[in-house]
Amino acid sequence: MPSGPDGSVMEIAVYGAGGVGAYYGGRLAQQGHDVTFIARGEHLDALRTEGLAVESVAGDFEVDCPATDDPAAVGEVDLVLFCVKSYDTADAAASLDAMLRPDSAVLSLQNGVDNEDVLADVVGTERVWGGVTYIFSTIASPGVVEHTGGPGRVIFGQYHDVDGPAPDRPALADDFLDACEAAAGMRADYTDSVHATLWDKFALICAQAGLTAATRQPFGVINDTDETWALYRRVMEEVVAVAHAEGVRFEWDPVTKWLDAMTSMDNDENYSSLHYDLTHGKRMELDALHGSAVRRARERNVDVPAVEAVNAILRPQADANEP
Ligand SMILES: NC(=O)C1=CN([C@@H]2O[C@H](COP(=O)(O)OP(=O)(O)OC[C@H]3O[C@@H](n4cnc5c(N)ncnc54)[C@H](OP(=O)(O)O)[C@@H]3O)[C@@H](O)[C@H]2O)C=CC1
Ligand SMILES: CC(C)(CO)C(=O)C(=O)O
Repeated sequence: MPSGPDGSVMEIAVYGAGGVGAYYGGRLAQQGHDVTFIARGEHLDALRTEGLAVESVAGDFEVDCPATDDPAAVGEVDLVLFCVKSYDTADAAASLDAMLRPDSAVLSLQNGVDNEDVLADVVGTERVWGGVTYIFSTIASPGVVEHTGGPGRVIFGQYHDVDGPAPDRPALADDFLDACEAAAGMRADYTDSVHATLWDKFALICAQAGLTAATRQPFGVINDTDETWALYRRVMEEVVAVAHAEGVRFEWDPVTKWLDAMTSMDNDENYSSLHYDLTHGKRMELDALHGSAVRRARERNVDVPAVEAVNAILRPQADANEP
């Protein structure tokens, strides 16, 4: 049964129905919400003809949702789950308008700290929710998504200027929280500290994605190798220093939090989406991760030698994987 605030159905478009988008969109559709997938290529063909099959550590499922490559054909929705890779953000954002009412929202679940500003420039800051997600999920084959780990957790909040106060939580956010709470295999939490939440994840992903991709080793090997573990920590420290220089205020210490969390969970075999893309010849988000951290550090005169080194090590492979 659908479970919006009063049993109502949310209208949701998933822009970029890949590993992340199809997983969460599929979970919400499974709960009865009106979900449309925006995808392309063979994956779109399979979604249209066979529906979506999800092989998940939280339970396999199949759903049949409308799927298109034309956002204008979707109609207006309450919420767009924005899940394209960061290098596709600007192109995809340009066609959001047809799906949005004045009170609709666009929730980015992407990695990186640049996406929300790109979205805000196009649709207005008041319609953007910044978000992060913790999951390992990929397109295994056209129409098939494989969720291999991670808690399936989303943290999001109304986007706003980094120097300004957090706006009141929109009513639509409550509807979405209710929808997520009722859905299987996922969990969502709202934050009034959206910038800290985005940079907290950015610090983790620059270390986890950077080191798993650069070494081609899983977390357990990195954690067991003193020199590599020191670099993992150093990357996080440098990214947090850039965040501080940009005016982001944390009510916690991201470095201690992540080093403790990552070593205490069952994480030894885990890599990252960047490692997956590198090893599968797919275009990499390096520019939105370490590239962005280096650019922002330069603008703020922050020294980030470890992030620069990881960026430099991965750059040839990222260039080779460009289409
Ligand atoms: N995968 C994971 O486990 C995690 C990923 N993330 C982040 O989530 C974001 C999404 O990653 P992920 O789900 O892995 O990416 P995927 O590549 O699996 O999914 C994105 C999908 O969007 C499609 N797409 C892009 N642009 C368009 C467009 N204009 N019209 C229609 N379809 C489009 C892509 O098609 P095509 O392949 O043809 O380009 C692809 O199928 C990234 O920022 C990533 O860093 C965060 C946490 C975990
Ligand atoms: C943090 C991590 C590694 C898993 O959620 C991730 O975001 C990714 O693989 O892109």
